[in-house]
Amino acid sequence: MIYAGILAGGSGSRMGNVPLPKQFLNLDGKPILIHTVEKFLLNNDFENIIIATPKEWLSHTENIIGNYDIYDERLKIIEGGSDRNETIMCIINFINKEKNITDEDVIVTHDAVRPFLTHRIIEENINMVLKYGAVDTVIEATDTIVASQDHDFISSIPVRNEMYQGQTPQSFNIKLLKHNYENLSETNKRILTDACKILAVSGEKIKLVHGELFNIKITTPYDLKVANSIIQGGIASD
Ligand SMILES: Nc1ccn([C@@H]2O[C@H](COP(=O)(O)OP(=O)(O)OP(=O)(O)O)[C@@H](O)[C@H]2O)c(=O)n1
Ligand SMILES: O=P(O)(O)OC[C@@H](O)[C@@H](O)[C@@H](O)CO
Repeated sequence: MIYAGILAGGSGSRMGNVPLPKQFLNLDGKPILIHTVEKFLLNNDFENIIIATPKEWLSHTENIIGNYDIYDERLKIIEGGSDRNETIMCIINFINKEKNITDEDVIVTHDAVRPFLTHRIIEENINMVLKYGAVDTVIEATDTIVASQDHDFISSIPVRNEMYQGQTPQSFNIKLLKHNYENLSETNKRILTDACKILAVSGEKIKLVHGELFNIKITTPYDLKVANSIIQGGIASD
């Protein structure tokens, strides 16, 4: 089976002083989360589309799904975890309880706050995860990436054409991801901000899928302005 996991369990602290976590903020007439969910609903390959939100926002999430008339019986709303990877594990545990995960089952995980993903990106994630077991969506780095371990002086400048910026979706064979996550040290569990890194640290192969420049993550108030401009300028595509 192919599942989708929409990660909406964060509090959006970098968005500053706003009345709602950023995934519920308005973007061109509807909450950011609704834009994202609509993209997933267009794909018929998903058995379930599971949205994980903070506990105190569960009923709000149910309400907006009702208000924007996008109810679909494949949609499930559950409580997320204390960090992003824990939220992914909450979704996986939910699937396991409902259906029992098999060796073939895969999940396409996506940030709720990346509303501009495309049908092509979802399809390529599905095709590639079924073939390779792990997928990251990336775009080529256009700026030179400068690494500094002490945050004061340059420690290295990697070759730019080997550098990419990670987006989502990130897609996984569910058992492979769960096994690797459970084997991480507690320190690694705390510091890994990225789900692909759960597999990268143990040397698993992760296939790259091309993202889009406009598949931005809405993190700060600036990003919300950019997101509005992307819509008004007709920059994104489906
Ligand atoms: N415990 C968490 C933390 C984050 N996320 C989700 O992961 C995505 C990307 O994370 P980020 O942009 O860092 O979101 P927040 O954690 O909400 O933002 P901040 O770090 O500014 O508080 C978001 O859709 C967010 O809701 C999640 O599902 N569960
Ligand atoms: O919480 P942060 O913004 O540090 O990172 C989360 C990201 O790793 C993750 O959300 C993906 O979007 C990949 O970029």
